[in-house]
Amino acid sequence: MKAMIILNPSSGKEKANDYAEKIEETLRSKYEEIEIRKTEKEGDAAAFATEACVGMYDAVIAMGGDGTINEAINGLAEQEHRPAFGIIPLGTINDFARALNIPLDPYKAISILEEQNPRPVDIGKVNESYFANVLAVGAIAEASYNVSAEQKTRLGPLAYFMEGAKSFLNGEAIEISVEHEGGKWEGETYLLLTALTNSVGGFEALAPEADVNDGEFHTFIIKKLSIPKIATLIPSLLKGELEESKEVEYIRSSYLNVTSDKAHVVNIDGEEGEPLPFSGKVLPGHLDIFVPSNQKT
Ligand SMILES: Nc1ncnc2c1ncn2[C@@H]1O[C@H](COP(=O)(O)OP(=O)(O)OP(=O)(O)O)[C@@H](O)[C@H]1O
Repeated sequence: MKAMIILNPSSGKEKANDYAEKIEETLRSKYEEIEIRKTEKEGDAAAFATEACVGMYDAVIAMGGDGTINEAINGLAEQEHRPAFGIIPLGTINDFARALNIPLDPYKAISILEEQNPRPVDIGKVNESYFANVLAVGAIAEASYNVSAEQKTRLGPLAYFMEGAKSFLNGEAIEISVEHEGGKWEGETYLLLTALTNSVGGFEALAPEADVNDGEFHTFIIKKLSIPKIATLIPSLLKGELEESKEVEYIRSSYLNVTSDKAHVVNIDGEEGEPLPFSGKVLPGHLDIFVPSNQKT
């Protein structure tokens, strides 16, 4: 059995080497061959993951923030042989780890790797790239680029929330058309958000119904509203009842085509992706991911 560990040392900071030693020690009982690959720049994590597929590895474990995890997923998704995939969260938000109930403490996440079983998890394909957690379009999505690393470290998910709130106040709605198997929605929105899991931007109650392998996108379109009405959405958001709000269009679908007159930015798993239009579809159970054995199914 062969395992590849993909480590982003800049996410682990001074503890990165400690984590690497600990994971090697933990995996030794299960895998005869263990290779640690450290990323140096953008694109490395994706390239290493593809190498692991071609080299018929049994497992790939990504250690880093959501950016590293997303890259690794993109490196795995197109390949015929896809090793089981593990996640050790070393970032600030770690949405995907949250959604899968993987402990946010890296040592705990490593130590339970031994008891974890791979479970099929849905992956989203948007145009030619893949995502594991969330797509966003609109003024709020664009605001997330303004969050500095220092703010993320200090405030965590709240940093995104505050930038998002600012963009509501200054932001302009965008006009979009959204097509899916259940129909078509056209109108003005501040934010379209498509989630594959129930944890987005650190808010675990955003899409309570979303399960990691339900084969569906969970899309929320926040309609253009007056400022006082926007304030009424906050309690619904915190209670996980956003989908019931009249100000929000909630769509469950296996595909989604979004178009607009303008080339608005699309945020894919927290990173800037190609602008609109996009065609997205769910690839059901596309990756086998190590999740804790107490995970609900
Ligand atoms: N050795 C390295 N030194 C500095 N940057 C790196 C290194 N290896 C990869 N990167 C860059 O790190 C970015 C990915 O970071 P990732 O999101 O995984 O971690 P993070 O920034 O610590 O997490 P978060 O975004 O949650 O705070 C990529 O843009 C990649 O180009």
